[in-house]
Amino acid sequence: MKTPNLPRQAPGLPSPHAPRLAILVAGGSGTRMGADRPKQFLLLRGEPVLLHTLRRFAEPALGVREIVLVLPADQLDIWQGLCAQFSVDIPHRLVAGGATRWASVKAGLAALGAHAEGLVAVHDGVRPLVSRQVVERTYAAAATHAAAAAAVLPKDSVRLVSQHGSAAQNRSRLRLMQTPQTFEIDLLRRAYAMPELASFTDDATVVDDLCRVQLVDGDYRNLKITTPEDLVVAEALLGGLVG
Ligand SMILES: Nc1ccn([C@@H]2O[C@H](COP(=O)(O)OP(=O)(O)OP(=O)(O)O)[C@@H](O)[C@H]2O)c(=O)n1
Ligand SMILES: C[C@](O)(CO)[C@H](O)COP(=O)(O)O
Repeated sequence: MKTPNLPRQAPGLPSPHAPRLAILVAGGSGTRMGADRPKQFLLLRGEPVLLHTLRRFAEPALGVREIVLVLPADQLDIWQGLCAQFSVDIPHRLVAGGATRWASVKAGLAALGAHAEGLVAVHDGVRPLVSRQVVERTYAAAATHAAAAAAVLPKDSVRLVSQHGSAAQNRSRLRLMQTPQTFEIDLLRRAYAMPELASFTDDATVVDDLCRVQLVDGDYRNLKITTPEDLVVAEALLGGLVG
């Protein structure tokens, strides 16, 4: 729903007052974690990883109007059981994901409906430590640029490997992509209407051909829980996390 009588920043760009929507993708199986269940359901400081993520997006200060949670098709009832166990009363819509992250985002987008308007943040359900400031930054930048994504500078040296050996890269020109990646919803719909490519590792790569993606400062604490040591780090960070 468009907010009436508010100036738009530029023709074709969403208003900074556009409704905020979110798709939390948690449709993966967690192969690299190697746990007895998908890593989004593992406990972090006594609560499921995904619940930490959901809470962040439900913070009133962010003003997110609708949250879609994408889960593996065979795990919807597991999540509903966790919601009952942890007395989760945060409104959200549940959707079955697909075989790839791309398919899960596409399913989340479809669940928002063809007429939804505004800015949609796509965030990995397994990045529970994202700060409110990083989320806010991507919504604000998407309101101005239509497409925005959180990113950080590499801290290590980087080399490109080939059959001839390896070559040092100028890391000051590289960025490590995080989520949220936030878009004007029609732009994201058009991007996800195109066929899936193997090169689509995140939403920015899906949108790249249609629009320049504005990078905003991410946060090194916004780690993606991928392998067992990430859980240990996340536990420690969560202990001291503020904001
Ligand atoms: N079919 C998929 C695959 C991934 N994801 C989500 O995309 C995010 C990033 O994916 P990744 O860390 O690779 O998660 P998994 O696919 O679960 O892990 P792995 O690759 O180790 O199996 C996660 O929140 C994951 O749940 C998804 O929604 N649907
Ligand atoms: C979307 C993402 O988190 C950005 O860094 C990342 O590309 C996901 O990669 P994965 O291999 O699906 O974990």
